[in-house]
This record gives sequence, C-alpha cells and structure tokens, in this order.
Amino acid sequence: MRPAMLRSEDRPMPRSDAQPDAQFDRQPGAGRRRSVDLSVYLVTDTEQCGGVDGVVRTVREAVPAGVTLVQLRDHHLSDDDFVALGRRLVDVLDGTGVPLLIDDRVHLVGPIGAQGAHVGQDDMPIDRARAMLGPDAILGLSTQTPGHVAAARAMGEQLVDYLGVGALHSTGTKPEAGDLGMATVASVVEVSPWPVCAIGGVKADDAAPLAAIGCDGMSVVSAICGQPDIAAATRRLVDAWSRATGVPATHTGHAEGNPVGQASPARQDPSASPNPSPDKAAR
Ligand SMILES: Cc1ncc(COP(=O)(O)OP(=O)(O)O)c(N)n1
Ligand SMILES: Cc1ncsc1CCOP(=O)(O)O
Ligand SMILES: [Mg+2]
Repeated sequence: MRPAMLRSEDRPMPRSDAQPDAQFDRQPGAGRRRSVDLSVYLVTDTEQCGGVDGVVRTVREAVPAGVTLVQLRDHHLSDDDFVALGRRLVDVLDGTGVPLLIDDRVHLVGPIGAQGAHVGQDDMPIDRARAMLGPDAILGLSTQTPGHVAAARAMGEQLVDYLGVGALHSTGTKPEAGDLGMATVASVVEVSPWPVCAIGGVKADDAAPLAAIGCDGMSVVSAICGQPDIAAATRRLVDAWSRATGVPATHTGHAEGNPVGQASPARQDPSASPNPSPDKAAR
C-alpha cells in the first residue's frame, strides 16, 4: 500500500523504477502538501443523526472511538444554522487533532473556523475554492472517473489534498451517486496523485478490498450516523481498517492526539502495511 499519509517532509522520493505516471511531484519544492488522515472519515447527515443535537452527539462519541476526519454535510440548513452547528463541532473537536471540513459551502469555512472544505464535480471549481480557502486549508474533491482526476491534475496538483470516490455501493444517503463498484474506484486510485477515500455504502467489510486497491481510507455516513451505539459502530470501522492496513488503530480523539491534519506516526511507516501495492510504492 502506498504511504499516502506521510507528511510532505517525510514523503519518499520517487523510485527510480517507478512508472512515469506514478511519480507525480514528490520532489522537494514541487508543491506544498497538506497532510490529512482519511482512515475513518465521518461525513455527517443531520436527519440520520436525529437533528443538529444528534450531529454534535455523534461527533462527540465517534471521535474518541477513532474517527480521523469529520465533514459537516447538510444541504438543508440555512447558512446561519449551518454556521451555528459548525461552531459547535469546532468546540467538540478542539484539542482532538481531528480536522473539520465543510461540504460545499466553502464561504462558511472561515466563519465556522473549520480546517477546510470538500467540493464535488458540480460545486465550486477547485481553483476558486483554493483561492477562497488559502494555501493551508484542506481541500477535498469528489471524483468518479480517471478523467476527473486528469482534469483536476491539469488545474494544478497543489490545489487539492485528497479525493473522495463514490458511490462505491448504491446508498440511500445519496441515491443519485449510483454504484461505481470496486473496479472503478480502483481505476481512480490508480491514477490519483492524491490520497483517496471511498464513499457510498461503505461498511467494515469493505476495509480489506479498499486497502488492497490502495485506498487511503473509508468515508461513511450511515455506518456511523444513526447507529444505536455510535462508539461501537465507529470502532468496528476503525478496527477493520487497522486489520486491513496492518497499522495499529490510533485513537486521536483526545487532547494528546496528533496535530490537526497530520497523520499519526504509526501511519507514517509504510513498512507496517501487510498489503504493499507495488505500483503505489513510490507515492
Ligand atoms: C469524502 C467525500 N466524498 C464525496 C463526497 C460527495 O461530494 P459531492 O459529489 O459534491 O456531493 P454532496 O456531498 O455535496 O452531495 C463528499 N461529500 N465527501
Ligand atoms: C456524500 C456521498 N457521496 C457519494 S455517496 C455519499 C453518501 C454516503 O453515505 P453512506 O455512507 O450512508 O452510504
Ligand atoms: Mg458537493
């Protein structure tokens, strides 16, 4: 498996035998990288969580259980209510080392005090989002095809920090996202210069196949939101990902956790993975 969670200064130089397409810009000075741990990425759904208080409770319980990244996603709240909820999540996450990203509403990242945003193919273009966010914020982009990856690369690899690819499986959370399947997700991972998380119907059973194709994490809504025991549901995902990657689960949800946006030291050791993916080894 490729060591995609390395901090920029720790990233290996490209292998001399790497395929040209797999080398990308790993040379020092080729562009700044904002490190982000995608391992178990919680995307919130207000309805599934039972309302805004439920979103706050879900994040409060999921983070100590090992969620590594949180996205606030709600297509219905007014901007004012969205900001109010986002600020509550900032408070919950304060001191945990787990970043908060904002779905779609890039203009609210600043007012909320979040660490970045996630945009899709039909949302704000990534160059505009990056211009609004500044160089240090985390920016994720949804992609469904290798062509989407090529188009994003053409705009500049420094614009984006990770890709979300899906829907892996059809899902009631976003029915219109379809059902890409593992082979299509793998085709995106294969050409991506960025870390990739899969989304859409992702469950603990997907951890092994996703790790095997070189994915960097699992992004979930309903596998956590609305579950009767949020912490137990989260731990199932965290443990499955840990088993699949061979990287010990690091529970970042405490004040001594990793710095915001940085991968845990354990995740920086590519030799820890039992699923080496040779074609990804140079990334
Ligand atoms: C991690 C992650 N991946 C994909 C998406 C989907 O984004 P998008 O296609 O813009 O759809 P909406 O979420 O805005 O409905 C995501 N939000 N997060
Ligand atoms: C936001 C999003 N983008 C593609 S599928 C999806 C929803 C994922 O939700 P779930 O984990 O409940 O299938
Ligand atoms: Mg969107």
